[in-house]
Amino acid sequence: MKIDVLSLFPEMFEGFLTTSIIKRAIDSGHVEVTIHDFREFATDRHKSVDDTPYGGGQGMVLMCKPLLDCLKTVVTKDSLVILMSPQGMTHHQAYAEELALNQKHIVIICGHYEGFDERIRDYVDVELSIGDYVLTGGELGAMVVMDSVIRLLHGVITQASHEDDSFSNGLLEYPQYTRPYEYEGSKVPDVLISGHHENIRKWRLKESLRKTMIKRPDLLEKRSFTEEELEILKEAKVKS
Ligand SMILES: NC(=O)c1ccc(NCc2cccc(O)c2)nc1
Repeated sequence: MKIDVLSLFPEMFEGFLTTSIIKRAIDSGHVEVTIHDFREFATDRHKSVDDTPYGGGQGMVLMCKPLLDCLKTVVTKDSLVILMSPQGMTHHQAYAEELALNQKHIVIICGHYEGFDERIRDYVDVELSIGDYVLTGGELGAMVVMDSVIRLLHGVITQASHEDDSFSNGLLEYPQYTRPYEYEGSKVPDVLISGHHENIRKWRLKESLRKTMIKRPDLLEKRSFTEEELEILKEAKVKS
């Protein structure tokens, strides 16, 4: 997969691209990431990329030309152009999976200031938001989207570890434990050291359902259930 990012602050991506799993994915060739500073496409002496809004009002608006001149150097017919914006569709796991599976080339536009000249949206395929809050720019959102997609690329991390991710099966993740067995009086649940894999699987499923019921009941509304899960939910309702 190839990802091109358009940003006025390429330096914001250095830590992200040179650390841990993302660094490994780039070094192993699973993904190629290029950050483009679209200020380089500003043609005037002051390298302007923004200007005051027509119709007056506070703040500055990103101009079309420098950004779109930069975009045109990276976009091909197979590109998916994503614009990071608070007005966009809220990013979610299923969309990360869709992008990781289907997209060969993603272009992410990061804006700053109070937004973009509306005509930029004519060159955008998807407007995407990482949540209902306004940030100083789209860069953090771009890193969130890239992280969620790159980790899913085949071979970046073991397939098994995806299955138990929160949200990957539509449920929150079951509780995890590692050594020591006892920490300040708190012990690891017996089932996890029983070596009984079927009991462990059942316990984990039950805990995922329980945690999801408590913390994110909304996730259960839009999810279909296996017979076994329905059994567990019925049992839980009886007890509650
Ligand atoms: N929730 C998000 O994904 C998100 C994305 C960008 C952003 N800031 C740049 C920007 C871009 C466009 C309009 C605008 O008003 C602000 N802030 C939050």
